[in-house]
Amino acid sequence: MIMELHPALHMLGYYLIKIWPEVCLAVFCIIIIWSYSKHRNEVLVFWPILDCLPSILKNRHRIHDWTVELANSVGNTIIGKGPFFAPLRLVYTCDSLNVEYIAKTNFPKGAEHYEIMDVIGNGIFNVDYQHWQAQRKMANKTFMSKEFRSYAAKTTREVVEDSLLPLLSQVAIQSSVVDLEDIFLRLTFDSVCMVLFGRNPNCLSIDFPYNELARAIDDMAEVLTYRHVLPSSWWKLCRWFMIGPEKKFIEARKIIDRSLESYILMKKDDLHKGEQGNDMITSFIQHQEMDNSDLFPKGNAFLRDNGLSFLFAGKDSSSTALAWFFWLMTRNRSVEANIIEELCHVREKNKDTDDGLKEKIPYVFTAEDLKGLVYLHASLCESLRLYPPVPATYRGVEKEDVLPDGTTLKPGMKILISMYALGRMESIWGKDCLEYRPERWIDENGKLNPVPLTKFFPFFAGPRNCVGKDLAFTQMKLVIAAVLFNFHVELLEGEVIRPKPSMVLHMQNGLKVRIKKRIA
Ligand code: HEM
Repeated sequence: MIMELHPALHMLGYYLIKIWPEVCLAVFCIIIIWSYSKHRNEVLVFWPILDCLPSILKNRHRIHDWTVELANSVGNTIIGKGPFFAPLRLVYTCDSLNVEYIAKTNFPKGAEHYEIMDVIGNGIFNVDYQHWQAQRKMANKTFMSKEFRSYAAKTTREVVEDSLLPLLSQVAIQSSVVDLEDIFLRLTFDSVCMVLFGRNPNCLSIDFPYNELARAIDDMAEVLTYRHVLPSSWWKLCRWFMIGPEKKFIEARKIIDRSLESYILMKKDDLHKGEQGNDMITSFIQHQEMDNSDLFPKGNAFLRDNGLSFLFAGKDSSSTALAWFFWLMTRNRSVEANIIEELCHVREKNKDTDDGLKEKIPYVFTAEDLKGLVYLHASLCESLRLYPPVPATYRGVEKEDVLPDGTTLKPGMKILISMYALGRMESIWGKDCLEYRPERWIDENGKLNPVPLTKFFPFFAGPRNCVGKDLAFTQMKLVIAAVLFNFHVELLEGEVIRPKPSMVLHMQNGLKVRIKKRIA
């Protein structure tokens, strides 16, 4: 027997068939709104189809703090797949044992890193395996040499004495507001150019001159940040059409190539005239001449790629660290007083042996003066723990492996390591993990405590840690000692200081301060 449908039901069925796309869309929207309201306060949500992309987008303006929240609330190791149109295959970890294992095993940076950072070419920052090994050996040799170390310390001290202190004295007289982060960025650019090429571009002077190479490297870093977060097909398409950030990148690249070529030619000219320098490019040129393997190709391209690698790695890192350090000083005056007390002892000790130069005001310390200062070192390490200038790094996976916490790594995956989160985990640093407390670095005998060093990753770890670490400490201590001893830094009232979501932990709006001369 055939059942007759009620005419109203019949009509409803008819309409539903007719408008089924709209019905599906409405149901989809209801599910999305319902899921959103259910998960709105969750730190990470894996959506159907879109996976973790909406959570990343929602937190993009505070990405570094989000990495800490993720670790604290979701877990130390998280795997994300990304949406179907932009697959990620990402393993995010801030488990210190995993990070140690990854560093020790020396996972490669991988093909994707090379592609994103193509502007650096075959420089140390980009290459893996035997090319990296050979370049790292060369870099280690240079950075360990006594001549290079004393040259680097001397040139940095000169920049501090001849450029930084006169500029700050002038600013103090005018009692004008300055962006201290910008001043430090200029200082490290001058100092790194001296160390690398033996030339001072004099970016740090009272008229705050424009420098096209410094600007081009900033533009390049901005575009590289975009490339790291956008699906590769997107930025490649932009590059193909030469639009958006990629257009800026092409311009920046031209300036970088031109400027580095001219530095290299000047250096070769110096060598031709018999003027031997202690800078890095001189030592690279000598290496090229002595080594005939294809690991050190002849020609300027190799020098350019390495020059840019070191400029890129050394230009903003120490300056950013200095900016965060001085901000912390404005909030922790007792720490500042302890450092000044340490410096006063050195000053007193030096009085007996001071030559005329050291009697000068403002007073400038030498790298040698600052070597054994425990509290200064502890305060700087503590600042780097909370504000690591390189907040994250990543490695590629080329063969299957298992991390110490049991996570399986598959070829093609990317491992993201957050140094920012590693410095702020309660499980690693204890309940006071968010407090700025240099004392945690000092043992009961007043010596540096070696324990925190084992969980300290701002310079990464293992064979591929920062090759410029000692140089960076020397630079930063020279600047800190000179500024703290001679000047009082006051944060401009109402300034909100927060990190910028970028590859280097810059401050979102710089560090606006007033400077006063310190009365002895
Ligand atoms: C506070 C200052 C600095 C910090 C926190 C820092 C941090 C780091 C980190 C985390 C890495 C590993 C990056 C990665 O593998 O993705 C690195 C690598 C590197 N850094 Fe530094 N850096 C600093 C200063 C410098 C300076 C002043 C130089 C040299 C002028 C320098 C040269 C390099 C180079 C060449 C590498 C690549 C090493 C390699 O791949 O073997 N860094 N740095």
